[in-house]
Amino acid sequence: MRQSGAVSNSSDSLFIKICGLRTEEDVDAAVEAGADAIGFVLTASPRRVDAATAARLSRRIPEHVLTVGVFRGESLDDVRSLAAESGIRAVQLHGSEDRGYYDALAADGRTLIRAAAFGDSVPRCGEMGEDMLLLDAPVPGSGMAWDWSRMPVADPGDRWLLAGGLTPDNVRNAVDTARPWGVDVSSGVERSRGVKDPALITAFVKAARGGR
Ligand SMILES: O=C(O)c1ccccc1N[C@@H]1O[C@H](COP(=O)(O)O)[C@@H](O)[C@H]1O
Repeated sequence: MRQSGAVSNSSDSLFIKICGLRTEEDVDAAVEAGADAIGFVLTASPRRVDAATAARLSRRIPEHVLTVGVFRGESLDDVRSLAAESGIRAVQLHGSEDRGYYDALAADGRTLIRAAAFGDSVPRCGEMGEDMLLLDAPVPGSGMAWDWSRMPVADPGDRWLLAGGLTPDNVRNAVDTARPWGVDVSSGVERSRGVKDPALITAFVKAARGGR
């Protein structure tokens, strides 16, 4: 993994990303709960923030927590300028970007997260030069779950994140079933669409780590 995006969790600890944060209160709750990564949606979404907001919120986030910008279908130039303006260290790509696109962002020193919908053919982490593979439902950010019980037969590589429809109530079972390297949540820690609930963020991190 590139040094600029070094990830902090120890090998026996689940990597936890909380995504779609828009306020100071939510960012503070995620940091205090022990999240490993915080995502800012910089693409069309009810959770979208502009780059200046992501930059302001990022200043509250300690170095050991990875800041991630979420993109879907933007041009390489747009991702580069939004990433530079917001100061995020990692990019999460939900589009159909080619290898050259990934290589260019890697050359900028960004940690790369490739998002893909779980389906009949499961990609393998690293195929596009990415540092992490995120396996999600067909509609990202929808809060829809998929059949995690199919994961043990797939081979996504070591650094894969489970996403899609996770909540404080189901995350532990999902982790026990699918055995991911990490998890990512957005809808499941919201009180209404696009509005996070700090208590749910805290509960999610605690439940994901087995109540510890
Ligand atoms: O959250 C969004 O609106 C979004 C928009 C575009 C691309 C990705 C988005 N979110 C990602 O969706 C997954 C899981 O979300 P959920 O927990 O099911 O709501 C997560 O990776 C978000 O980063």
